[in-house]
Amino acid sequence: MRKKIVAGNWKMNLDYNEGLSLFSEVLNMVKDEATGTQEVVVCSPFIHLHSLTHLAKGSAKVSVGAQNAHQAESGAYTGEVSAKQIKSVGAAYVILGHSERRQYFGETNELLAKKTDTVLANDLKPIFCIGETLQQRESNTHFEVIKSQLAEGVFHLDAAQFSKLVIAYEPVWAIGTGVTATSAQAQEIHAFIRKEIAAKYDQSVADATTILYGGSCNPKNAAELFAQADIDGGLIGGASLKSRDFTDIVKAFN
Ligand SMILES: O=C(CO)COP(=O)(O)O
Repeated sequence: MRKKIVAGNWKMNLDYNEGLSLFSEVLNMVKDEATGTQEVVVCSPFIHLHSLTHLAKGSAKVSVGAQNAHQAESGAYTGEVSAKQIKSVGAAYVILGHSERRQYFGETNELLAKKTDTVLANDLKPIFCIGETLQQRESNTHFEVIKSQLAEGVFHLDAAQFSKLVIAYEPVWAIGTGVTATSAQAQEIHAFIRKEIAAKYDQSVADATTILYGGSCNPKNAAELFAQADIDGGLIGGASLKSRDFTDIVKAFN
């Protein structure tokens, strides 16, 4: 059956030392927790990656990921970081298609399809983010938006490649706003995503895909969200910057 994952997305927060302290606390705190969460992933800025993978070496449960990767293997792209470089420091995951990348850096489904290929070619697992804006939800086009994000971003993959993905549903209106999707709203979209995957591949691929919820997930609402049939964990922004809150979310699975 599919893996239950809680992932933190630190975004552009924490200096080097702050990141190391937070990660060490998280490692210690999740070590002994009895929880249904099978894997904890921390997606840090690039500057932390190497040190975090080093710290995580002894941990069976905690992995490290990046928040973006360039679509090219290498080359004259000043300021960018490649999937191969991310792999070389021991990271396991890369977030792709976060709404902040789509919004502020103009990342399109077409570009994200290329990034997905490059990340997979380097033996890293994409956490592929999709989700509608408030305007799209209010105009009742959210199902179509999700459908095309999947179709254009990742459905070019064959079933074996697709099986390496984690999907994250993050409604843009819930990110950093304190407004969480209700568990019913989130479950409705997660079930829709799984149905789309089953239609494209087959039911066994759909049943094996981890689909995370992200958007103002916190220790208070995590248990109810994670109890939904098609919600397999969370992608946590703000609350991942506090070791106690993040660990409480990790514990929310039972
Ligand atoms: O964007 C997110 C995770 O990728 C969610 O952010 P918040 O948890 O801060 O709403």
